[in-house]
Amino acid sequence: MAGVAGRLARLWCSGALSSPLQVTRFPALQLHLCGPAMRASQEDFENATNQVKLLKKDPGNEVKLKLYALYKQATEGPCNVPKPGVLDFINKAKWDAWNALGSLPKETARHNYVDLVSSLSASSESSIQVTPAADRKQPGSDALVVTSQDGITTITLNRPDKKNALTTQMYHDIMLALEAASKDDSAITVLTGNGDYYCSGNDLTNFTDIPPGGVEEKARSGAVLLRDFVDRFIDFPKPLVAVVNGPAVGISVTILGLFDIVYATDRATFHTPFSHLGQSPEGCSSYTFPKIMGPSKATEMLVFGKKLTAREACTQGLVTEVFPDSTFQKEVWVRLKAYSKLPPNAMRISKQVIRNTEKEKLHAINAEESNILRERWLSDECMNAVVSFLSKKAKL
Ligand SMILES: CCCCCCCCCCC/C=C/C(=O)SCCNC(=O)CCNC(=O)[C@H](O)C(C)(C)COP(=O)(O)OP(=O)(O)OC[C@H]1O[C@@H](n2cnc3c(N)ncnc32)[C@H](O)[C@@H]1OP(=O)(O)O
Repeated sequence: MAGVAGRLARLWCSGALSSPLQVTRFPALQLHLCGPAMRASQEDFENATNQVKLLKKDPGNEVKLKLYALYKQATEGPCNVPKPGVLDFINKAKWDAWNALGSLPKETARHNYVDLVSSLSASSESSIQVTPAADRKQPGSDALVVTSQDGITTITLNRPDKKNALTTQMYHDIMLALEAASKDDSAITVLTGNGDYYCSGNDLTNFTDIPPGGVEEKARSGAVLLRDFVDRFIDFPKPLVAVVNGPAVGISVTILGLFDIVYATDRATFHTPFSHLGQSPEGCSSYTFPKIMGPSKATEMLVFGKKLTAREACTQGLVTEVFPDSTFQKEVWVRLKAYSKLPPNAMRISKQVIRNTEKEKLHAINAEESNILRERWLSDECMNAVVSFLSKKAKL
């Protein structure tokens, strides 16, 4: 074991493993608006800074410079830093863009920023609903964006460059977001992904940051994190909907058995390659999958790693409904907005009547799965599979 973990550590130190990519903000610069400056509230501005992270298409360098300078003008006022040297090309371009705004008032810059982001969001058909000013900004981070509108709190996995793989921090952020959503005034909570993937499961670089206590401590703390994470889904009190916008892998698939509705684009696939990875089922799937699809279909997925298409997953009961990718977002959100208008207490109580009969059993299953995985994570089978992936030798 130590040999394999040592290989992981050497891989990590050699730089062969890239650190998790942070989603970068591109704050903005803009044209002078003629006539009286419209007002954009601070909330509008904050929401816009969130929305810009969710743009599906890169708006290009020119627009990004515009975004950068408007953001600086709105938050700091006229350009107030020394001009970079001619060889410092990127910072000089940013300085020029900001300086070009001159004495544009902060509130005008703020309004122009919000305007530009709204136009970019509309044109790029951002995968996330545009959040009007009246709605609130929710807890989240760059890799997790939480918005709330029309009675729906949406938790969006936002690491499209890494197929929305879940970092340790994201597990914690999702738990915080679910905690907040359980208490806010929304009627329904949605989990979805930004980009072409819903989620590629556990970020395998999570195995590389070995704490002082060594791999045994890593496995212990990982099992605690996993158990706490899945408990939040078992106990979540409101209707919980998965909007599966693309392929789903690993834990993002297994916890679907704890959702109330699973809507999927026909582009989605559902893959639980646990044996391939030297691991074992989690998310209560060792119980929910046989219950949902029968023991043999569950074994094909969880033991043999059979990847399901969206339609196969729907036939087997894991997915509620499959939509054509071209109309997926539109159809799903129209439906969810209608559902969110139903009496929230009745929905919450009805969900609890359904879930309460199994809650105790689900917690016990989760505890057992987490204990088994704690051992699996220490096995050579698991570490060899992780090393193969991280050294770019193998993908699923
Ligand atoms: C003891 C540690 C415990 C820590 C925490 C415990 C808490 C919870 C544990 C829960 C248990 C969960 C289990 C699982 O989820 S098992 C499934 C894990 N996921 C995978 O094995 C998928 C790995 N990824 C792939 O096989 C491919 O990336 C994929 C088929 C998904 C897509 O292939 P494609 O060719 O389309 O795209 P790329 O491979 O080029 O991906 C783009 C970049 O994204 C990176 N990436 C993608 N998925 C992951 C991932 N899961 N972990 C880390 N990085 C991922 C990929 O490396 C590319 O990065 P670069 O651009 O830098 O090369």
